[in-house]
Amino acid sequence: MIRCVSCGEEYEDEEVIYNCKKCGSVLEVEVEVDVPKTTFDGRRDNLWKYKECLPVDASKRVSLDEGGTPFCKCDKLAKELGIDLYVKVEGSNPTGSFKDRGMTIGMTKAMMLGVDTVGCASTGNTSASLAAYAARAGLRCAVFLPAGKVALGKLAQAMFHGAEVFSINGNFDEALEAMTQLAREKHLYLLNSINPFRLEGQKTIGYEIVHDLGWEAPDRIILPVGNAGNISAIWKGVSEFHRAGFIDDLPMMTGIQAEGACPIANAFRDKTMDMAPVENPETIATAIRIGAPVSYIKALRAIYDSNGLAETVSDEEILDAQKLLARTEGIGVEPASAASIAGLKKLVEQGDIDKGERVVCVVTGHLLKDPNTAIDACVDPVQVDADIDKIKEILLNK
Ligand SMILES: Cc1ncc(COP(=O)(O)O)c(C=O)c1O
Ligand SMILES: N[C@@H](CCOP(=O)(O)O)C(=O)O
Repeated sequence: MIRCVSCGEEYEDEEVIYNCKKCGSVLEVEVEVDVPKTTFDGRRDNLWKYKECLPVDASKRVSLDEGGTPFCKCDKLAKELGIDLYVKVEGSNPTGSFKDRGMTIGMTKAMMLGVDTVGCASTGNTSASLAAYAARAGLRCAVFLPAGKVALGKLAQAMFHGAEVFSINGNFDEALEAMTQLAREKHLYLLNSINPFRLEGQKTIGYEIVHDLGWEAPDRIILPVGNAGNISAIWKGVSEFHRAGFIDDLPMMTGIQAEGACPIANAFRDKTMDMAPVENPETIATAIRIGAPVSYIKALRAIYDSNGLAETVSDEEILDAQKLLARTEGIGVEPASAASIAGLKKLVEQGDIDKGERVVCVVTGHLLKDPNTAIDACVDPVQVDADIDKIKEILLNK
């Protein structure tokens, strides 16, 4: 059953629908977990190990073995910050971001519905993932990207996997509006996160975090927020396992946005559910350069209901955190993902996070997604002849 999160109107799972017909709000797929947690024991470590909790036919799955990502205890950073810290490394998914979790479920649903064309608007990662899963499924795929604002690695992926790529003269929000119009007119099946089946895949990040912690919730989960699907999905995942009795507590959901693209953090600051879109969003973290997040209602509910927080970070703080994580813990992430670490640092410094808290930061995309930003942040390589004396002179005199 699909249900409107605002008015509760219900729709059949087979209906292709993106917004409530009655009130226009966003939708979610209703799932009750009614298996014991031992069901998942001994299964291959990908998201399909939770197949009883996923609203698609697992025997028809379109999969690249996504999920089951590394969960790294980060003691050096933790010590610096005075907390207990784990990092969930979503860049280890098949196309290098958490989007693959959503896409395996979304694409399986697309096949069950018998669609022939899929589409999305994207700041990069959704298009990279959709292109790969569409190739795997053998479907036609169209992607709309904001011109000049997509990191190189992501653009290469979308093009190389054979998507029909449109460079839109406008920002992501405008591209999404155009793509959604095409979907409403039934020219294609929309696989952005407004499609509630996408989020059913992404909720497994929440499942895995509490499973990784031995069926315990962390005190807090911190993640970057753009279109606001992921924070909503993770909250849905941990809430489902809480209702099933697998965990006793729930984490405080904490969303981090870039200063130039922060409508949710603004709404949180004003203690309201009414989000005012940011007209011209701007940030170096192009993945979260989004001014009108479609899942803002779900995201704000997750934050308020969990007693969580929303905070902003500057581009400089993002780039510093990206380097800190890479050089202290060896985890390479793209700028948007580093927003969670930058936000963690800021919240600790402000005293908003208690000493000793157990925190999980979700880092959402791989370093190599945005090689240009990574290279720009480093000093140039040393140029030297292949002459051992010259090399020694430089290396050993440092
Ligand atoms: C790497 C990365 N991090 C974070 C986000 C934000 O996730 P969401 O849009 O679900 O809030 C995105 C895309 O939106 C992304 O590509
Ligand atoms: N960062 C996203 C923006 C679109 O998000 P979606 O989750 O709604 O598809 C991207 O990678 O395109």
